[in-house]
Amino acid sequence: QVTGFAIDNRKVAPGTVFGAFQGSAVNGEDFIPAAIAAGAVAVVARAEAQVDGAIHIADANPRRAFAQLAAGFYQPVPATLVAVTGTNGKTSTVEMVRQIWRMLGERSASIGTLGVTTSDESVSTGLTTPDIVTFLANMHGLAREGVTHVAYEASSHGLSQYRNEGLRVQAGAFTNLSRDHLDYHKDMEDYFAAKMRLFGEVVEKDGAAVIWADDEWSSRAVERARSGGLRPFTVGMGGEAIRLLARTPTQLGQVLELEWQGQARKLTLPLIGAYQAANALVAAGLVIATGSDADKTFDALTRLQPVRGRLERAAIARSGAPIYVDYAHTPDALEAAIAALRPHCRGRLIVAFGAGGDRDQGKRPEMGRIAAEQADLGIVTDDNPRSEDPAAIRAMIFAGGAGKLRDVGDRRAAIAAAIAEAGAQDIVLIAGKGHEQGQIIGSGADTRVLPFDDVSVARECAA
Ligand SMILES: CC(=O)N[C@H]1[C@@H](OP(=O)(O)OP(=O)(O)OC[C@H]2O[C@@H](n3ccc(=O)[nH]c3=O)[C@H](O)[C@@H]2O)O[C@H](CO)[C@@H](O)[C@@H]1O[C@H](C)C(=O)N[C@@H](C)C(=O)N[C@H](CCC(=O)O)C(=O)O
Ligand SMILES: Nc1ncnc2c1ncn2[C@@H]1O[C@H](COP(=O)(O)OP(=O)(O)OP(=O)(O)O)[C@@H](O)[C@H]1O
Ligand SMILES: N[C@H](CCC[C@H](N)C(=O)O)C(=O)O
Ligand SMILES: [Mg+2]
Repeated sequence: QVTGFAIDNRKVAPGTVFGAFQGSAVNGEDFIPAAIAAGAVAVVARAEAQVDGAIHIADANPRRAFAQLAAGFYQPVPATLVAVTGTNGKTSTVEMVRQIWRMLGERSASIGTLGVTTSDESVSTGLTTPDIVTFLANMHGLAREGVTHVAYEASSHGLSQYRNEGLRVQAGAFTNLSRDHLDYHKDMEDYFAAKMRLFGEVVEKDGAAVIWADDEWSSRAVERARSGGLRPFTVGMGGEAIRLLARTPTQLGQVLELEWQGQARKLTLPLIGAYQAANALVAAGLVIATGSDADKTFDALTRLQPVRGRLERAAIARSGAPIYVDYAHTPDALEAAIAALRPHCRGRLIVAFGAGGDRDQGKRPEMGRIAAEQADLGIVTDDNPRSEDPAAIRAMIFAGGAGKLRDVGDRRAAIAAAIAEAGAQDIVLIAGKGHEQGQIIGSGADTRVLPFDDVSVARECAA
């Protein structure tokens, strides 16, 4: 009698099926005896693993085998599922898909960096793509609450660790690919291959592949979608399904001119920045590709609410300068966030930013270079140093271009300095942490999370 599934022996109860996987920190096979002692009835593991006292379900790819078994247990799940991958824009896109569905009258939810979000609440899981058991249990829980439509984020870590498998996913989306996570993936090819598992293995055959057409990697994503038996649905200036003809920034948003099924249409998106237009169009593509009415979908775009921590206007400084908080934590994202604000800035664009510890180190000088080249003043500060020396992280950022950069380690002091610098015509951008609620210091058992919220700190400094 199976009572549940677990991939951590500490979560095993009598009747559990235990998945024992070789990880990047430890080998889960070492915990098989403890799992069986705690009542595991079966263990999914490689054939080489030693399993005594429970059924050994041997598979060369135990993560995949476990996911498929577990998916059969956590049924039913919502009928309409879509997944989004890409370096930047996953959270924004799944949140927009959730909002559009809701405006179309569907019971919808999203799962990703912001947690499990329904129209009533948002509950954090701690990861962008939660582990397979949390993922499936949440899908099942949402179905029991009556949710029928879910959009989720498929991170490259999640895809390469089979954290979201075994369900019928009708459409997948690819937003873009740029440098990130090269501490985990060998190189950009390896990173792209992990993302493309979404089209190759996760989305069901004949499903749709919504692809942002204007990225360097887009044509390869289209090829992968075709070879995986999916229907490409491209959006963007080079898009064949939804073509973006023109984009004109307005004070509080932008006017988009589009072509859909041979007809031109014009709509006002109440969000600024080319990147938010891109995410909104990918979101619309997912909704249309899974069967919703196109006219109603385009109409819903005009009523989208801002996504937390993504170009969120946090406060206005006493000088009159607007202060924006954005989750840009990659070079490409920093460039996109600065570009989004530039048309709205008559004076100087001042950016406070940093880079996370225990993460890809190569992105640090790139971020320094972009801030030095594209902003008028960059204040380099700390962003989740984790186990690393924060001064050393900042020094790596400075290696990318010191000219217009200033070093202020303490994040509150950096935000205060950026705001104090800003005159009436200037704009302040606080990048890297977006919605995050804490500064992570230390690692392992010594991890401390000091409460920190860029939006509240900006408001305090502006007051
Ligand atoms: C590098 C990475 O992704 N690690 C995640 C992954 O680890 P892993 O499979 O390599 O596992 P491991 O820690 O080596 O352990 C191996 C196995 O032993 C098990 N175990 C371990 C200890 C024990 O006492 N008992 C036990 O059974 C573990 O549950 C695991 O199944 O699986 C663990 C369990 O689900 C995750 O907690 C862990 O996330 C760590 C904390 C993490 O920081 N992950 C980040 C990098 C991450 O995943 N980020 C992505 C991308 C964000 C983005 O898009 O930018 C995300 O989706 O959030
Ligand atoms: N389509 C896009 N193109 C370029 N940059 C983008 C795009 N969408 C978002 N960004 C930038 O990336 C930041 C993070 O956006 P978002 O949270 O939607 O991405 P994500 O892919 O979910 O990130 P994570 O990998 O942390 O989960 C934004 O704050 C913005 O600076
Ligand atoms: N999902 C990303 C988030 C990074 C956010 C940034 N504030 C940092 O801590 O590096 C990661 O885990 O790499
Ligand atoms: Mg995200």
